[in-house]
Amino acid sequence: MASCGESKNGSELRIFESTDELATDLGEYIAQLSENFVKERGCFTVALSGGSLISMMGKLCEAPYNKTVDWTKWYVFWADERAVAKNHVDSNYKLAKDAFLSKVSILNSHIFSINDNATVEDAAGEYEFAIRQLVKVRTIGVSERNDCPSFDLILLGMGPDGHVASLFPHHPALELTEEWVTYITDSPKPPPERITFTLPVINSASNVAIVAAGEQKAAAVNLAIAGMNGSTDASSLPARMVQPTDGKLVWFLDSAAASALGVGNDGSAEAM
Ligand SMILES: O=C(O)[C@H](O)[C@@H](O)[C@H](O)[C@H](O)COP(=O)(O)O
Repeated sequence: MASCGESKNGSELRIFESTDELATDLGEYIAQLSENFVKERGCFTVALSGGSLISMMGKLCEAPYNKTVDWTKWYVFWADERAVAKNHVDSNYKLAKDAFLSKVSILNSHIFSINDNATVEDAAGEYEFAIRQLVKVRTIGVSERNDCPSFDLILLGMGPDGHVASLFPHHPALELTEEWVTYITDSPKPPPERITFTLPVINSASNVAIVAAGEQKAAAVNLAIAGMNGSTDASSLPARMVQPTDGKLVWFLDSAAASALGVGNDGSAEAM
């Protein structure tokens, strides 16, 4: 690891020389959480996003993790999905299926993909209903503060505009407090129709990881971690609104994405 540190708001920063090193550590981090939660709760609930994150999870399909991780205890969800057919090139399900899910032995009945045969509104409602059933039986944990689902791990990418999941800057979806899942029809990143976890769900997770690589993410990473000036509206940068209430946030960055942050000689991140 090139360096690690802690931000002012308590999130952990892991910064790597290359995306390969990042992927190695990300694999180990996920495998370790899986082991801990399987021991503690008998299962591991993890929500995926789309984008480059999925290819960076590739190490999990290789030795030793392909054999050592207890895949049958995994329950897989999506923090966001694009409203397209499951075999469409834009589908986050297809992305994860091709690069990850088809290569490890997760049970099909534990994969909670979003219905691609319904309207985006109905699919969001059905997805939230499915999550509610799993919260009732405590397959998914529950936050004691607000009765929200508490996923063991939510994995997020971040766009150059600071969006996470399908929560985009200044979008009204950022203000939702009651819904667990919502839909949007005006995503600035195509395709326009998407389903997404809301901030209360993301912030109720036990662990959230934000994975960002590449120079085009550097400005948003800096604003999200090192801060914006007082007059800036938080909703201009959704990644900054990711602040798990009782859980832990870890940033996985390559050196290009971290290039606008000041990192001290001792490895601590100065600008935070
Ligand atoms: O479905 C999506 O579009 C995503 O879930 C989205 O939030 C993604 O994770 C970021 O846009 C980062 O994507 P990259 O890592 O590919 O830049």
